[in-house]
Amino acid sequence: MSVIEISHITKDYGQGRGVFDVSFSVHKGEVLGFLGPNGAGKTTTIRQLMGFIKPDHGTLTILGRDCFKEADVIQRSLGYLPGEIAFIDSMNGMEFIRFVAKMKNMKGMGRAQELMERFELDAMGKLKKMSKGMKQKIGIVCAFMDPSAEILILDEPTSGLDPLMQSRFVELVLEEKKAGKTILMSSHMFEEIERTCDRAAIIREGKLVAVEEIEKLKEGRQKNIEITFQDTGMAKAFAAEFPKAVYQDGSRTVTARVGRNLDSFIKKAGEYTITDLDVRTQSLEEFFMHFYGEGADK
Ligand SMILES: Nc1ncnc2c1ncn2[C@@H]1O[C@H](COP(=O)(O)OP(=O)(O)OP(=O)(O)O)[C@@H](O)[C@H]1O
Repeated sequence: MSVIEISHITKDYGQGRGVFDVSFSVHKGEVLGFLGPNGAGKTTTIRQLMGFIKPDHGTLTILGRDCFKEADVIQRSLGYLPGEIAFIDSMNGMEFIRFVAKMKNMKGMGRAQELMERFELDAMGKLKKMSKGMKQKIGIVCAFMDPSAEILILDEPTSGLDPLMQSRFVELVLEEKKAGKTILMSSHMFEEIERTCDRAAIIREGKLVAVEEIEKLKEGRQKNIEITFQDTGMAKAFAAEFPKAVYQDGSRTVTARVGRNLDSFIKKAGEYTITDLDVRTQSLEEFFMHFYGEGADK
């Protein structure tokens, strides 16, 4: 069952900026990673889901409710972490968290205290004086503090967090996933996407280029293989049979990026005497660059 449904939305800001005919959905209980380079349209899509802006065309619904027409209910009922948080600078962190809890009609502060401890946040200081990371932690507390929120929409949740806090965040998302929550999360952090998400939606220049299961994406990754042969003659002869293999005259080493042809590559190499072998699987990040870069929509 899909909880979040985005259907053919266009928001055209002119000069090719905005989002164009974007459709995808997030199923109940899944974590969907929303990826794309800067300016690709992630925030523009998320802001339409929150009902802050209206699409020129198309519809967005959450649990069947129209995101723009029923923005009040939607904003109150789900956990949301904006990409850039509009803080009320005169408040201290704690006052802001209380203010958000009130806006969400929460009785009490829910999980706020526990989350502050988890992220080692001292929220008593003035927001104006807080670092980017501290403000981000406040955003996380606000997004996750309501235990009744079944849906979480997070716009670059770990930006500004140090590696320890990023990994605490990943743990939190995994717990929430276990508890059955539905999560849409935009991110630049491939590792956190790989560790938490079931599927990824990839957007580029305002257009969706892929929605794919993370496991499938992982399978599609290539390997960088470096083979050292017993002598240069072998290296040269082997490289001649694989046009994509890189071989420098006089060297005993051949390097190649290998995907589906792994089996034939290894079998052919096995015909020669190998003295060393190094295999590195492309990271998900390198793999995504193929979607991000030129020719991604081919
Ligand atoms: N209110 C607006 N008026 C005009 N252009 C806008 C407006 N909001 C966003 N844009 C443009 O739309 C494009 C998409 O921006 P968006 O913020 O959605 O990207 P993003 O994928 O979230 O990027 P980032 O990773 O940098 O946060 C950008 O070119 C941006 O300049």
